[in-house]
Order: sequence, then structure tokens, then C-alpha cells
Amino acid sequence: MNSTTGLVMSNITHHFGQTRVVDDVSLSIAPGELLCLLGPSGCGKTTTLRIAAGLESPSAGTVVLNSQLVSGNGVHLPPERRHVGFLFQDYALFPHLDVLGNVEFGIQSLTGTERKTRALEMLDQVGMKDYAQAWPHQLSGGQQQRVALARALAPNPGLMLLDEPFSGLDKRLRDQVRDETLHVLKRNRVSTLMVTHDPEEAMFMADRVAVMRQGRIVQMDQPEALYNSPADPFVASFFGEVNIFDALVSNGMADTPLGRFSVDGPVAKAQVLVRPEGIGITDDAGPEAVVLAARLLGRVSLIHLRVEHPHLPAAHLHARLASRALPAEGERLRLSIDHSQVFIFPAT
Ligand SMILES: Nc1ncnc2c1ncn2[C@@H]1O[C@H](COP(=O)(O)OP(=O)(O)OP(=O)(O)O)[C@@H](O)[C@H]1O
Repeated sequence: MNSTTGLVMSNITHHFGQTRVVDDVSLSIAPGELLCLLGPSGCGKTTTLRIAAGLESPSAGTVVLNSQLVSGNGVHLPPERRHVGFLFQDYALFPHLDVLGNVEFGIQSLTGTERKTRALEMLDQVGMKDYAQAWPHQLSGGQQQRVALARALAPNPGLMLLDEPFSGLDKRLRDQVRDETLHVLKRNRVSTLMVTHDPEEAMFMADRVAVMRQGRIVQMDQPEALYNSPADPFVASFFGEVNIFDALVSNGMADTPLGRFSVDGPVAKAQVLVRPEGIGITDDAGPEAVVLAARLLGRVSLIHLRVEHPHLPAAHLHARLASRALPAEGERLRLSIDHSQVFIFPAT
């Protein structure tokens, strides 16, 4: 990537009063790329997005947008001069304008005919052309969000900013609108910074994900790299429930009720994280477990297991199996472990 195109945020720090809510964040978004900021509530995602938008001026650091310095070094360009598009949770269509009027609103510099052509083209892209004459209050939440997307994209912004844009929609509609939004953003090749606290949403939407905690980016990579090689227990557990064992290490091996796992480096203790989907049932040799409960969740089954060990405390753990056959309560099973779903971190 040419470092002067797209968005480049360098060493951004931001304080509210004495509290540092963004702490030395650096990230870049290539043209057409979608980067998700993912993290728990209060970790500084929205503030980072607001700094990119120009709605906040950072305490330190610089923001360069399509080769232009827009924040930092004494410069602060207001949002309306940054050529950015917004899509937030509350679609905030103008109630006194019809759908076409809403989409035309941001492209007043075009002539009347050009404006209408462009607005209808964008409405067509989001599947809302037939509603051009409708009023916002006549539309469902999902339809309003589609119109808001068309309105944001009509001026052909250099950067789109999405803050939890689907969280106001119920699950089935959310999946659909999310899918459509991704395709429209990609078709228009617009660089996008999106904020979400939902790991599945980040995995679905993002080319790259930046996981944030307490104002800092903990790890930034492609979704599959984050899932397969999490940098620490926080990132590993953020993508869903994990079984955690605090283990003592001897001769480079961490001892857990599921067996011994090799540990890098001279550490005395380790945390061993095993994803529930990394535990299977086998006819071969393996740790023995008793079924405490088994539930079909839909596409997978969740099995609660108790694993005993000659010299470690018994462990209660969860396994997720693709199979729909549920073992009976009290049944004794042998377990197989998929080592690609086991993550070992040194512990203090
Ligand atoms: N204008 C403000 N004045 C003072 N504190 C603020 C302000 N805006 C945000 N904060 C605080 O800064 C911290 C980070 O907030 P931010 O909204 O960036 O987090 P977030 O990760 O987006 O969380 P959420 O998902 O809950 O919105 C929080 O502790 C929040 O209370």
C-alpha cells in the first residue's frame, strides 16, 4: 500500500480529563480495505473512530486521510471537510425528506439531473429504488439502514465510518443487512473503518481486525490470523468461550487434566486455553471424561464434561461437537484434542 492513500492514524493518544482513553494507537487502512476495531465496551473504539472523523481532536498523534494531514501538528480539519461518510446505529434519516431527498441531500453540488441519477443508482445498489418516493417513517429499520448507506455513499466519500451500524436490528435482519452492506462497500471500493464489540460481526465484515483493550491495540491482523494465532488470552477468549487451565510447567510441559502440552521458554506456570470446538470424542486412547449434560444448540451440540486426573483437581469443561448425536448423561467417553485449538501462554 502507498502509505499516503487511504487512512493513516499515527501514535494517536486521547484523554478525557485525566483519563487516557486512547493510548498510542497506530493503524492504516488501504484504499478499499475494511478494518474493524473490535473490543469490549469502553475500550476506546468509538473515540478512535471519532478522531478519524474529526469529531474529536486527538491529544497527540496525526491523522492523514488520502494524502492530506487532517489532524495533528496544529491542524484540525472539521468533519465536513474530510469527505467521510457515516453510518451509525440510529439511521437518522431526515424525517421531512422522502427517500430520494435523503440520498440527494449530500450531493447538492451536482446538477438536478445528475443528482437524481446518482441518488437512484445508489438506491438501486441497496435494493431501495422502488421506495424513492416513500417517507422514512414508512420504512422498516432494515430499510432505513439501507437508505442511510445509500445516502452516505452517494457523495463517493474517501472513507466510510461505521459505528455499531447493525446493533439496532434484530438478528435475522441484521445478518441480511450486514451481508448487503459488505457487498455494497466492496463494490464501491470504499475504505472503511468500522467499530463493533461483536467478534462474529468483525470476522464477517473485516479484511483486518484491530482488537482493542484499555485504549490500546492488542493485536491487528486478518481475522483468520487472530483466530488461529491469538497474541494473548484476552484475544483468544474474545472469539468465544474457552476452557482455561492454570497449569504448572515441568520439563517444558504444562500439566492439565487434558494432558501435557509443550511450553516455549523457561516458565514455571502457564495458562492453557482449549476451545470447546477443539475437543472431540474418540475410540482411541485419550483423556477420559464423564458426560454431565448434553444439549443440542442447533448446528452444534454442547457437551458438559468432567475430566478426572490422578494428581490434578478434576476439571469441568465444555466441548462443541458438530455431531447431532447427544451422549447420555453419565456416559464415559474418551476425548481427542485438536492441537490447533489449544493456545498456551506463559503465566506469572
Ligand atoms: N465525551 C466524553 N467525555 C468523557 N469521557 C468520555 C467521553 N466519551 C467517551 N468517554 C469515555 O471514554 C472511554 C472510551 O469510550 P468509547 O466510547 O471510545 O469506548 P467504546 O470502546 O466505543 O465503548 P462502547 O462500545 O461502550 O461505545 C469510556 O470510559 C467512556 O466513558
